[in-house]
Amino acid sequence: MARVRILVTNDDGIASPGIHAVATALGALGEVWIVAPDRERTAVGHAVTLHKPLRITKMAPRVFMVNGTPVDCVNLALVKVLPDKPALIVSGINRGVNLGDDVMYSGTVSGALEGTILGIPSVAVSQEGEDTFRFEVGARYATRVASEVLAHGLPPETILNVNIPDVPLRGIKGVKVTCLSRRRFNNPIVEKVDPRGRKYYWIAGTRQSWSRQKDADHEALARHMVSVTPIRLDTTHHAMLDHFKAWEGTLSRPLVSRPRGRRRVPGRSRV
Ligand SMILES: Nc1nc2c(ncn2[C@@H]2O[C@H](COP(=O)(O)O)[C@@H](O)[C@H]2O)c(=O)[nH]1
Repeated sequence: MARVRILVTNDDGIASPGIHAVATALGALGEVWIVAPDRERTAVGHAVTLHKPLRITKMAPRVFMVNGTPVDCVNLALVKVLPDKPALIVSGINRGVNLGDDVMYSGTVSGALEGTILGIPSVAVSQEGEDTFRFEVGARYATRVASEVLAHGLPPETILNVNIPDVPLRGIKGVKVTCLSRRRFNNPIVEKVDPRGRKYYWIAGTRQSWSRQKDADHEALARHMVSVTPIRLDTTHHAMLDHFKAWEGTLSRPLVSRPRGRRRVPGRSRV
């Protein structure tokens, strides 16, 4: 039986040990193809490259790098690199977590979101850590999640956002299905002065999290559990549709008043 084909990408770049750790582990499930950015693309979000040429460089059998973003990589992989559609896309393993509102900035998560936009079941994987990262732990759980996705599929337009706590394998207390928390950064802007006396700024900051509701993702990690959050593409706030429909009348009022007495002549354009 033909082995399933799995595409792996990331946003830390082709040289990141996290992508190779997960690609090696996923080899137990199928034929793994790597198509990754040629450099660090952290916080690139869902950027797509529209105004410069993209180039694909083959590094090894089934290993390619692209001078683009994770979203570029997924698109080029599906159209120009893989011989046919993969059964699964895994984006990661990221150096650092992507919890809560992190997902809005994350190139890792966007690699998976692009996969689901293109109709491929997709998973984002991020590893908690600071200077060192237990990618061997993340790769084990990523493979377990991937195996379940290959067995059961995913609902349309839905990815799984997986975050692994920074503890040894024996310290993991289980896996919890979670919700996105709120995430903000204390002191997000660092101000400096350059040698010519001009101010410059760095966006930096330290993370702060709090829960929107129970089952928050960051709380699972704090309890040394792997967090698995289903995220969907449709970010419409459906519960508020009726609330805002009440605005339609006001918003629909004519912006120009028709002079009284003048009838519109059918077929003649208004000036
Ligand atoms: N330290 C800060 N991190 C930030 C800030 N704004 C966003 N971010 C985080 O970057 C990662 C990017 O994820 P990746 O998957 O692309 O590596 C994400 O977790 C964001 O929250 C900030 O101001 N300071």
